[in-house]
Amino acid sequence: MTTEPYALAELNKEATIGGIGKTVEREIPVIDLSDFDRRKHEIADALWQASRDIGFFQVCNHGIPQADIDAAFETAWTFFELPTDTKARYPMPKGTNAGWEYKAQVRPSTGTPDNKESYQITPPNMTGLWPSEEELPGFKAKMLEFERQNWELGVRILSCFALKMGFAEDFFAKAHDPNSDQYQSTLRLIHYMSMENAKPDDFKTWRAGAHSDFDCLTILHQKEGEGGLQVCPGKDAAEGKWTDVPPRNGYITCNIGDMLMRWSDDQLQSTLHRVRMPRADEYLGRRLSLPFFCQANRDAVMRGPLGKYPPITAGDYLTMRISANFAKN
Ligand SMILES: O=C(O)CCC(=O)C(=O)O
Ligand SMILES: [Fe+2]
Repeated sequence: MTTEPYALAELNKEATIGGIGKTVEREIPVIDLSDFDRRKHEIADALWQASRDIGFFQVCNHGIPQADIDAAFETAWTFFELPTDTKARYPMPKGTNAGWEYKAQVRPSTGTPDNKESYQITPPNMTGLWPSEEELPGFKAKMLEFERQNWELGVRILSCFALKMGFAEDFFAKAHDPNSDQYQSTLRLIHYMSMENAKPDDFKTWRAGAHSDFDCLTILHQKEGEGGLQVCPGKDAAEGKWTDVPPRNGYITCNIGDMLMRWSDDQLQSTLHRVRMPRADEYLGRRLSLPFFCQANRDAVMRGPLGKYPPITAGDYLTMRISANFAKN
């Protein structure tokens, strides 16, 4: 672990909140996206309010069929079931968000690796990183299809933030243009290992240590019954007050990341969250999640409507964030 102070304020904040803290109940706003075009202004107001107050919300009637989400989880699992030496042919190159990693993500908040393996899909950067058709028939096509469904939902939600920030409604769709080689939004498949035969000491670590996301917006697919996500809104970070967000079919959990926080001149909150270990009385089996990170294209310039920060490209911004999160190897 590096001993240097982190370059960005977000990381210094993250480095102080690795403790267990306490659990409090709070309401996570639910926002209904039905009849989107007609209700857009009302939906935008609700999204803005939720993102200012807590930075986390759940959407329903979001347009991605549950059957497609279930199928994406099944396809993701076929990847994790591959033999280790097959997965190891597709390693995540250092400093990128593409390919497979095993217990490599060290959070500044904990200094220990998350107890998980993951496979990241950033479409322009996947050369040599897709499992072959013999190893996993149809995997690439299915995952790219799911990636596109998430992109569409992501830019729909982001169009509401554009409206509230005084930008053109397609501003963030352009900033996340998937046809550009500068595209860097990422679909991540995560497998948190089963704790069924784990030793007591293993329960002292985290499935995912406390962190905020780097991106503009995260669309986090989770499976009902596979809980553990906790959030800690900004004003409660010092006291370490965490709230469980149980997954529910039909609802997708979303959160604001650091990129949109900065882009909105800190009007919106990127909120700390983590995935805790199950308690002895809870489901101890493996846990899967499928976050999609809407990260603006590398060449998109982040310039907030209030001009609070100097402009920076999303590429430069992200490079700083990623380099602080992975073991130096
Ligand atoms: O697995 C989860 O529920 C959360 C994952 C997460 O926060 C992340 O990968 O950034
Ligand atoms: Fe996260």
